[in-house]
Amino acid sequence: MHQINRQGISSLSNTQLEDVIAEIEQAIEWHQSWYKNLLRCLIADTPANEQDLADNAHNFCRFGQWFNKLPDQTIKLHPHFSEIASAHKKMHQGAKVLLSLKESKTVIPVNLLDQFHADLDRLRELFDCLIDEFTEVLHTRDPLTGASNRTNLLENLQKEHELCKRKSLSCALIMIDLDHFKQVNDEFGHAAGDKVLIALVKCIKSQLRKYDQLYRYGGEEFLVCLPQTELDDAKSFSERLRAGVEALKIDISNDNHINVTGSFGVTLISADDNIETAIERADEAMYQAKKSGRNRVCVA
Ligand SMILES: Nc1nc2c(ncn2[C@@H]2O[C@H](COP(=O)(O)OP(=O)(O)OP(=O)(O)O)[C@@H](O)[C@H]2O)c(=O)[nH]1
Repeated sequence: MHQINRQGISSLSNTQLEDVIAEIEQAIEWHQSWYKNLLRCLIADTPANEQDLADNAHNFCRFGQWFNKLPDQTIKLHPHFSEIASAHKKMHQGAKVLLSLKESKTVIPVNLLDQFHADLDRLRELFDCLIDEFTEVLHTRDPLTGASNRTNLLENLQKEHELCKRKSLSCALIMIDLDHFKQVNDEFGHAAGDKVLIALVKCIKSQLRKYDQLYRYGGEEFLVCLPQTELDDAKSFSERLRAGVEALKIDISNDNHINVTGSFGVTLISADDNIETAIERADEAMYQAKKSGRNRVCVA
């Protein structure tokens, strides 16, 4: 099975992902009834649909029309989608050849029929694969902030830890918790609080490398995993992040800006650690940062 480039998907919103899934599900259904109709033409000699006999038949079906009108280049240029587009075109062209042979009363060679069915199966496989992958992204992502949720956290960190161990490299964890966040909600409302969380994640993401991981660990608590990172580097990275969060001017309504700060707990996942213990250590370091005045980085 094909794996989709996760980088491409991560820039799509949940709504975009849901829309794509709905469209693909409809495309599957549409092609199923289209296929039944094709068999009626080929076997029971009912009249063929003119559009199915066109060279660009793939542009006329519901999926083809949707795909061609897609405004979003992120989706359209996605590697998996371009594969679907060419499989879809190939399948419709195969159907057109079968229908043309039938129209000219020529016996359809079995290899052409087999090839058509293989192309149809391939298209279905690509549709299914895309739905699975997009659904998984939806299930593993926090809908508010777009950070990963905790579904695969332990499994992913375990994999990262194993990889780093094999290469004798360090892997750092940073627990981040907003300071006095309840006050933000109480004073400016929950919607403003949500904007703060979104701004925080945007700020963190802007500083991550592409192989770093960011999880929403709790309400206003986030966990960052920095693979191949030594403690000193993780500490200075956290310091930069802390300063970046402090400098944020978050627009909560009609040019009403607020500032927030966060407390940071940093630790390394040592070779003989289990992941839960390392997370607890990062959490303890973060609480240490809270106790010693907030808006600071502590290391454990
Ligand atoms: N707006 C919004 N608030 C949330 C969300 N999840 C959790 N919260 C709020 O986060 C606040 C966390 O409050 P506390 O645990 O008391 O922590 P705090 O006020 O940040 O205080 P310290 O952590 O001690 O600095 C609560 O008011 C929760 O309602 C969310 O998704 N959106």
